[in-house]
Amino acid sequence: MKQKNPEKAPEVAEEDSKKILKDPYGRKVTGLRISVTDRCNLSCIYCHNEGADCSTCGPVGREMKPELICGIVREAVKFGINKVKFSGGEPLFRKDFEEILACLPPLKEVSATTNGILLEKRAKALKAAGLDRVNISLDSLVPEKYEAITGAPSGSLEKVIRGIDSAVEAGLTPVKLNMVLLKGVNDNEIDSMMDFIRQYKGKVILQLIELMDIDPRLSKYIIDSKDLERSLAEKASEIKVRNLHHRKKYIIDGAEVEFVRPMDNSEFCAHCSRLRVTADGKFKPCLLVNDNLVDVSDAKSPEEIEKLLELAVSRRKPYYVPVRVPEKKKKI
Ligand SMILES: Nc1nc2c(ncn2[C@@H]2O[C@H](COP(=O)(O)OP(=O)(O)OP(=O)(O)O)[C@@H](O)[C@H]2O)c(=O)[nH]1
Ligand code: SF4
Ligand code: SF4
Repeated sequence: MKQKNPEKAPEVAEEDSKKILKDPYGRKVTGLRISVTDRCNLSCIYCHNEGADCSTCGPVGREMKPELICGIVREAVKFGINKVKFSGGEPLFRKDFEEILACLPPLKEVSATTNGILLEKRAKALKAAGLDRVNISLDSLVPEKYEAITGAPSGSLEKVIRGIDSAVEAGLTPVKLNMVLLKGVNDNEIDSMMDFIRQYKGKVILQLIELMDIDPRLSKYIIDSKDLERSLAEKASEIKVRNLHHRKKYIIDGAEVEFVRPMDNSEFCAHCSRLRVTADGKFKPCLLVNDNLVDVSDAKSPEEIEKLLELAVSRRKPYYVPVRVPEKKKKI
């Protein structure tokens, strides 16, 4: 296997880069979020398939080849984009995922989001090929609950935990554990999850994710996010705010807990800095919008990729915007 050039991209001063990509709303694009496959070995009840219209999901033949993925990233880097997140479906379904990693140009950060089932045996090779860190889905520490949420066969939770251990050992850190909160199902496990990550002494972060309210059948599982934020804030010794989505991070007795709260959150959208690429090769300006995609799968040259990239950025628009209270009409 080809080894990725371990050199990290230098911090590019904005003025030095050719041109910084900004959408019509002034939001800079600094990262790509690339889905490498729609296929997955699980069937989580909350799965939104990265916002894809899944009448087109699935067929392997529609997946981008490593050359196209790396060609897109090479063009993006010219615009100062320096972070790439790989997602799926399940990215480790791609046997050539290491090949994809190895052909990337130097970047500030390369990460992937995985369900962790296939991670144990591949963690070292992924690191060697250039992956910096991983996010691993872990919605429950109770096997029956984990299986009910994800549709995984019994024995899977142990596999995921071995995957987490291997990722930490391989240095794919900080490892983030993604826990989608489901009222009445796993929302009583936040404390035990914090205890779980504390044993990794700062190498593992807990990421609590608000359920996306995109399917009425899931409405009953939506937690009160404001309540949770209040309780995290009360327990925290420190609260930080990330640039990306202005997400809050709470430090609670040595455990780092990040809260992803996208629903109806205009601040989240106002600080959205990643452009998505679908598994079949389309730039996707927003997770929740499917009628403004830009097809890059047949691009014949770097120049064409560059133009399509700019077109996709020009179509970006925040999904949630602040609600404007109409001014009262003055009585004359
Ligand atoms: N609405 C919305 N939700 C997002 C977006 N990015 C991430 N999310 C949510 O956050 C969840 C976790 O995302 P991950 O793939 O683990 O990555 P991340 O947390 O965004 O990225 P890092 O923190 O940099 O690792 C996703 O499943 C989504 O529910 C976004 O741009 N828009
Ligand atoms: S692991 Fe991810 S892609 Fe697979 S079903 Fe669950 S949420 Fe969807
Ligand atoms: S605009 Fe909002 S909903 Fe759309 S991808 Fe960005 S953060 Fe997500």
